[in-house]
Amino acid sequence: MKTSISLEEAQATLLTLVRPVAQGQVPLLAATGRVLGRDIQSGVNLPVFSKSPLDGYALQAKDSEQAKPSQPVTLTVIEEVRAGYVPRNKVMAGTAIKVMTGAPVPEGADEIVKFEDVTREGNSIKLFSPVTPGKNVIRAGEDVIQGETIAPGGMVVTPPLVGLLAAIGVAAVPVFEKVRIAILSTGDELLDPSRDLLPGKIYNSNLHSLGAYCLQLGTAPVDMGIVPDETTAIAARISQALQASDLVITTGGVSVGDYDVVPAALTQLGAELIFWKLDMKPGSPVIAASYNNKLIIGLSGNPAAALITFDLLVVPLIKKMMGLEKQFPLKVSAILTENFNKSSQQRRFLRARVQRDKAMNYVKLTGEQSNGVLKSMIDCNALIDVPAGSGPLLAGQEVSAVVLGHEPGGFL
Ligand SMILES: Nc1nc2c(c(=O)[nH]1)N[C@H]1C(S)=C(S)[C@@H](COP(=O)(O)OP(=O)(O)OC[C@H]3O[C@@H](n4cnc5c(N)ncnc54)[C@H](O)[C@@H]3O)O[C@H]1N2
Ligand code: MOO
Repeated sequence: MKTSISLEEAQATLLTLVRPVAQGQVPLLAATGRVLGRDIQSGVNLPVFSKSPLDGYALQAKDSEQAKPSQPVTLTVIEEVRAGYVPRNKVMAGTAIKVMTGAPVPEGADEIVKFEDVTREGNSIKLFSPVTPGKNVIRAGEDVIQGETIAPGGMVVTPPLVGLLAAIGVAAVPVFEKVRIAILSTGDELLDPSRDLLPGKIYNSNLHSLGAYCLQLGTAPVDMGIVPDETTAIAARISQALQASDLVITTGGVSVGDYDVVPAALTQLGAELIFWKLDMKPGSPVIAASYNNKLIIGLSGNPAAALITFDLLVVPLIKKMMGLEKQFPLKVSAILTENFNKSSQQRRFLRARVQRDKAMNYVKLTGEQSNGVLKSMIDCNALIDVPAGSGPLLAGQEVSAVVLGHEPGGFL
């Protein structure tokens, strides 16, 4: 088993070990936010038939060639067609059919003149100027041509795509299944927030922050609860978690303490250990293992470290499993707006907020960076990537930052 590897090596190693999950079909609304399983080709032209864009009269444009205000042309109105019905007659020279917006353009007609541009007397209309053929006609296939790919596999289903799928008559959408992510928290000190706090105990935040992140990604978190720091108990719970999920995440118990028994539990289970520890701060204590082609990733118990390694290491894996084409977060250059006074022997990720102003990115720290602090994650939409061996950072200096996905709108 390798130890203290780079984030990039860890990502590359684990990405080769995961595949997109199976596909199924879901109703249109349920497809929102899911990932398309395959390219969608339209079985129809859209619109299916040429139709009128306005309330008016369908006619033959050549009938209007001689029309002048002083010498209007008169046409006989032979029928009226509403949206949702089909014309019974053809438009021939000297005739017109009254049509409502959305009605099919009658055969023989090549233009629609709106009500306001004619005068109606009994069964006839008067035209006062020539009209251009095809100008006021929505052509069949103007939006989508039959056979056209309207969306590629791997695309996230958005509200407009739901609309377009409905418009071409797709009621069941092929999407990747929801990735099931089991989350279990290890630690004798942990209590669920619904319980009364007891001496020496703390509330379990990791299960909830990571579960919330899984929900936001469009995956299905599976709550595997809290397990005490006992090798056999953890091995048994991981075994249950493997049955219930596609990916298992544990938190806590992966460092070098006497009760950091997650690596021992994985060994007892018979899982293959892939690596232990990342060469970065925070979140260096991470263990990755595989069992029957499923990954188990043990993150640090430290709540900020757990979230940061989830973001940097686990989210790209989940995205691949979801069927998404793009797995890695955006990296940007930004101008630091304040000093950071510590040197960084090891590569370090700082919790920060990037903002864009007049085509420039600016980044500020979101507060205290120490191991025990979670609050500075709240406003954090990016992590400044500080290379190993850096001295203090100065306001005005350009830094590199990884943009995170906690906020749906992103930072732009
Ligand atoms: N001798 C050394 N000690 C430590 C090292 C080291 O290199 N040498 N690394 C430190 C670093 S860095 C971290 S991070 C932690 C990681 O330890 P573990 O991953 O084993 O995590 P725990 O010890 O179980 O917990 C760390 C911290 O977080 C609290 N915690 C745990 N789980 C939760 C939870 N679900 N919700 C909220 N808070 C949680 C726990 O009580 C601890 O305070 O190791 C350092 N030690
Ligand atoms: O990995 Mo620890 O988070 O550096 O505190």
